[in-house]
Amino acid sequence: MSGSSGDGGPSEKARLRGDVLARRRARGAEERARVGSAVRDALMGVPWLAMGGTVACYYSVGGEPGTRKLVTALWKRGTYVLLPVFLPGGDLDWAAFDGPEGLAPAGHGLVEPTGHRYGPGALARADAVVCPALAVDRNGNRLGRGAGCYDRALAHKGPHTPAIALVHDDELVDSLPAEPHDRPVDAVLTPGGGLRVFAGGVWPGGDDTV
Ligand SMILES: Nc1nc2c(c(=O)[nH]1)N(C=O)[C@@H](CNc1ccc(C(=O)N[C@@H](CCC(=O)O)C(=O)O)cc1)CN2
Ligand SMILES: Nc1ncnc2c1ncn2[C@@H]1O[C@H](COP(=O)(O)OP(=O)(O)OP(=O)(O)O)[C@@H](O)[C@H]1O
Repeated sequence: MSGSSGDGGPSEKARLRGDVLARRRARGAEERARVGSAVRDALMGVPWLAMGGTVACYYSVGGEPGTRKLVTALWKRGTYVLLPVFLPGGDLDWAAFDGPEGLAPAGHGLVEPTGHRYGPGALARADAVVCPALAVDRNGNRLGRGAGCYDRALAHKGPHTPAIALVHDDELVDSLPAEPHDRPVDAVLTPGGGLRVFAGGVWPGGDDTV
């Protein structure tokens, strides 16, 4: 294992991030479009999620599992969509998606909403939090970009609000290194495998409503 300790800590996470990012860069336009449609179709097929309310999502860039079709579909359905704004230091602020004109390129290659920011605590009003991830394991451990943004942000969500991570099929792995500050997600969505709720994960109405 090239220069990393394999101790389940930060250096092993860094190696895993590099592997996933390289695979994501290699995914072509056709696959990216197919993934974005699958993500939209799977989540719009969850009745409680697509019937109004508030959903915190991310606005995908680069090789991330696409959320742009999902964000547009939720918004057109009348769902209030919150998108993150990266704050120096690693906290996330939240602003509403109000159509593509209300978005602008931001630092780190991100595209962010330009409207009113409601503060990190706005996540408390979300009925679901759709999280970016580089990988997820079968216990719901999530590997992020490494700034701890979502580990911090998820502390603001309600205890019965599911956090749903989006990953490509090969990014759902048996086991990931977990550190004490890591916050697991409740469910994972992969384009090929659909939506899966983890044992112990919260889900409105129980697992059978997936
Ligand atoms: N589309 C999208 N939006 C998102 C996230 C995400 O993963 N995807 N985030 C999820 O947390 C937050 C932004 N998180 C970030 C975390 C780290 C770095 C950062 O330090 N980047 C370094 C190099 C590493 C990298 O690019 O990953 C840099 O750009 O210099 C930037 C943003 C909020 N918005
Ligand atoms: N609740 C927290 N408060 C302050 N710092 C935190 C918190 N959680 C994590 N961090 C910091 O963030 C750093 C990155 O953590 P980690 O590698 O687990 O990020 P990640 O989960 O992959 O990324 P992200 O949460 O942004 O998607 C850690 O070194 C840790 O110090």
